[in-house]
Amino acid sequence: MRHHRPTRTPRYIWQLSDWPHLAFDAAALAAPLAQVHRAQGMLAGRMAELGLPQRDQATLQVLTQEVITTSAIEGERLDLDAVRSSVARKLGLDIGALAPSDRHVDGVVDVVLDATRNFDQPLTPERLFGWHAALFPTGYSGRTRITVAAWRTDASGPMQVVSGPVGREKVHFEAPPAATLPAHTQAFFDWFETAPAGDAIIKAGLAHLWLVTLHPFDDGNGRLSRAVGDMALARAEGMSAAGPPQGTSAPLGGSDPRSGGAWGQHAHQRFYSFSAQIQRERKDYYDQLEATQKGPLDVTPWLHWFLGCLLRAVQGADATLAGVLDKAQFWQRWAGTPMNARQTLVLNRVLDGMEGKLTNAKWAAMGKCSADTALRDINDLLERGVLRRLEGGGRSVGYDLCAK
Ligand SMILES: Nc1ncnc2c1ncn2[C@@H]1O[C@H](COP(=O)(O)OP(=O)(O)OP(=O)(O)O)[C@@H](O)[C@H]1O
Repeated sequence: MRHHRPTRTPRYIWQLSDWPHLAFDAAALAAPLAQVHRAQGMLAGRMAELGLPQRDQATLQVLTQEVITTSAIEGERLDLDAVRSSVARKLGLDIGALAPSDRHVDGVVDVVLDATRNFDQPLTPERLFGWHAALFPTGYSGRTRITVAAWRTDASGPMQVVSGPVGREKVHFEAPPAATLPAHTQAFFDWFETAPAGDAIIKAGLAHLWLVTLHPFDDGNGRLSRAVGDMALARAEGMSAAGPPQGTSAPLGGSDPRSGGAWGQHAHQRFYSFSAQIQRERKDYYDQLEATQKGPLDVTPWLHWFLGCLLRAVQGADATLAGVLDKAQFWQRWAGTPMNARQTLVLNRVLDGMEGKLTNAKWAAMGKCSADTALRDINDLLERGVLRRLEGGGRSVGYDLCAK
């Protein structure tokens, strides 16, 4: 999102005299809210049936997707391997060959992990500044030097969200003046930490909207608002998971030394990616924000959209879950088959999902080896029955994995 700083001021939600008293029609939201709670419960139930390693895999998959897509909204492409390695390293998971650490990627991973795993730590300006610094380790956004780890200044005019060619920009939104940010943000943090949660999912929707409306940073406002929304969602789930699972009497902080108890671990795991869903629906997301930020303090339509998007994220997690189950099944089947590190690595990449069919050239690219070596790897796996040759399929020979 580009920013531009001329001066006209139409009327925005934060200029209304009752700001920041956001209101909503709870009765109108009751049905979609119940639907989200039901979908979350079903997903949690399915995940509880998986073993711990598979749950870790699911978390890894989801967080990797989250990091990639939350950055992709900004149009910044992160390297999938680097992200997966960084997430795995921070979760303490062994995923075989780890790609080298990348400071930029690690920063984004830090933010997402801190927001969703340490959700019970208070949200403070310092914490948000830390996240901002992690997003912009060089102090630059593209080629523009920005204020990092501090609220923006209005040195070059008011903060506006604009699109379109230079000289003919369309202004979508103008944020509050920088001088008012200390007071505005203070009100936000007070509310976030102390207001009764009501329904915590609604609170997540309000938090996201409120922070992105303040637009308190030079850049990264979307990502940080989504992180704060995710943190509120994690709090919502943490609270609903505060008791032991039904039918067991396991105490909190039970037997698993890594997790502080399987249920404690469960509360910290994420099995769906809201940011990824927002990325898929981002045209709508921008339109909804724009209409809301130009509208009244009753933000029921925004919350309606937010709940719908969240529901689609939770439902979409089924696909991620299916992937994890396929992977587990595949490795169970071939547990006794010796493979070299490159074969394991490439097969995992294929299981994580790839575009199009597996070919010799793709194998060489993923395994970072020559075409001859790739062919040797593949022929070996064909002989053992791990791979099979696809019928027909044009110029290059394609292969498929055999799970049975
Ligand atoms: N038309 C619009 N009206 C109001 N707000 C918008 C509009 N389009 C985008 N936004 C908000 O502004 C954010 C972009 O602000 P900024 O560039 O500071 O954040 P970012 O994290 O760098 O961007 P991105 O969300 O693109 O990754 C978007 O994420 C969205 O929340």
